Amino acid sequence: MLRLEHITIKYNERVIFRDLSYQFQENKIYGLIGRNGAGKTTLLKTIVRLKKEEYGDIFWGDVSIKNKDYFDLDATFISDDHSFFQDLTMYEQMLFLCKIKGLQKTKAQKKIEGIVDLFKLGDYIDYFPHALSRGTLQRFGIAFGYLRGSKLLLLDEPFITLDPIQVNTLEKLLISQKSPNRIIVVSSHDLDSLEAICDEYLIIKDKNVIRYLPNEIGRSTITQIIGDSYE
Ligand SMILES: Nc1ncnc2c1ncn2[C@@H]1O[C@H](COP(=O)(O)OP(=O)(O)OP(=O)(O)O)[C@@H](O)[C@H]1O
Repeated sequence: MLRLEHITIKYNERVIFRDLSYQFQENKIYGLIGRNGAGKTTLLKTIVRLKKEEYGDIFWGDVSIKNKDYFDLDATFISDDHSFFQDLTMYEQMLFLCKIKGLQKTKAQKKIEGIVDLFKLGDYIDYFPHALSRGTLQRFGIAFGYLRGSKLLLLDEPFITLDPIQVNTLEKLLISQKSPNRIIVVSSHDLDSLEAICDEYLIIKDKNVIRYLPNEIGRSTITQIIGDSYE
């Protein structure tokens, strides 16, 4: 279980979340919904300690992760802001990640092969990042996150730039990644995809979140809640 306890998140004096408490459970996919600028990325970054809250605490199980950093956590944050090494091919970068994780070379090659197959990236593994389209880079970003494999998987706008086939593949993949050891949170404006994969919605309103079950809230109500949160 991941517990946010009374957290307040600010940029300088500007409050993005105030006194937010929430419990995320394993074996669930959460959909984070909110208007542009509501704080979706900020909240995800706070959870994985890429941004630090001003007040409150975050617990993973019984342990506070307030003073931890991203790389201390068994967590993967996937955003569309991919930072790849420009002078390594995509295959070399995957191999490099496996090496950091301590995976032996033949095992790493096998694992990469499986993931490349899954995401249909075989045609692109010898490319350098600058030669890839945005959608293909996004797929590589997700494949890298998948390669890392973590108990906490946070995805920021994962469906953006993907074609409909890849959207479908990713939806299925995320559902297959649900496990009693893993919490998945997906921020997105793509309500169709969220409806297809989520167990719970968290809608950002008034610098806090409101929880809904997907079957108890329709698209028009979601739009109305989001619309009401414009100042
Ligand atoms: N580094 C920063 N410094 C100052 N303000 C920031 C910073 N990053 C984000 N903000 C502000 O915090 C607010 C929340 O931003 P955030 O990126 O979390 O929103 P979002 O819900 O992910 O938006 P979108 O749907 O447009 O991606 C915005 O008003 C944004 O301008």
